Amino acid sequence: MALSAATSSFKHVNCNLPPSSSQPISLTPFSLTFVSKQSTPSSVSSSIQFQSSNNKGVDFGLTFSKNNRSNFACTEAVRVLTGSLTSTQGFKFALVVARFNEIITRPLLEGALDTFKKYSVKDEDIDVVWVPGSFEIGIIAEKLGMSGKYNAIVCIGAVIRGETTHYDAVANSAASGVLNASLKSGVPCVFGVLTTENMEQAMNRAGGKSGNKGAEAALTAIEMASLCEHHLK
Ligand SMILES: Nc1c(NC[C@H](O)[C@H](O)[C@H](O)CO)[nH]c(=O)[nH]c1=O
Ligand SMILES: CC(=O)[C@@H](O)COP(=O)(O)O
Repeated sequence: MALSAATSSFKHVNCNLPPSSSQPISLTPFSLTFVSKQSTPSSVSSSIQFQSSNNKGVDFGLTFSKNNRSNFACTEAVRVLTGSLTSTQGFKFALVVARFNEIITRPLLEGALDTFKKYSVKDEDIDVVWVPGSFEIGIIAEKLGMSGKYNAIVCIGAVIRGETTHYDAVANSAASGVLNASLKSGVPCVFGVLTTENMEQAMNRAGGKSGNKGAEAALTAIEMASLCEHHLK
C-alpha cells in the first residue's frame, strides 16, 4: 500500500466511537512512521507509530477495509483507559431528581431515560428518586451510592436565579453535595443540575436549542460506570 493511499484512508479512520460522541481524539504526533504489513483482497493491515516529543511511542495497528471502515487498536507503550458507552450489560443506575422547577427537571429526566434506553440499559435496572429541591440531592445521592446497588447516579435539578442570593447558596450546595456523594461513596455521581440566569436558558437546555443536559448526564454516567467497572476495579 502506497503511503499516499494510506494517508488518504487515514482521514477516514473509524475509531469505533458511539454515534452520539463528538469528543475529538488528540494524538498530536511529533513524528509518524508508517509500515505496511499485510494485504488481503478485502483489507490492508498496517502498523503506524507516533513518537511524541518526550519520546513516548504509541503503536497503532490499523486495518483499512474496502468498505471504508477501519479498526483502530492501541497496541503498546501507553495504556489508555476509556469507559465504553456500548457495554452496559448488568449496569444499574439511579436518578435523583429535584421537583423544584419540575417543568425543567421532568424533560431532563426524560432525556436521561431516553439515553439509557438508546444504550440498552433495561428499565428494571433504573431507579428514579424524587427530592424536593436541588439542595436535597446530595444526601440522597450519597445514600444511594453507599447502598452499593448502583454503578452510577445521575443527579438532576434546575436552579434558576431569582432576586436574591439564594441562587448561589442552592447552586453551590447542590454541586458540592453531588461531589461529596461521589467521593464518599466511590460511585460516580453525575452533575445534571442546571444553574441558569433565567427560565429561557433552562428551557434551551432541557430539550430546546441547546440540547438536553439530562441526556448528556446519562451518557456521562454510562461512561463513568464502565470506566470504574471495566478498568478500575
Ligand atoms: N430555588 C430553587 C430551589 N430551592 C429549594 C431548595 O433546593 C430546597 O429545596 C429548599 O431550600 C429546602 O431545603 N431548588 C431548586 O432545585 N431550584 C431552585 O431554583
Ligand atoms: C434558586 C432561587 O434562588 C430562587 O428560586 C429564589 O428566588 P429569590 O432569590 O427571588 O428568593
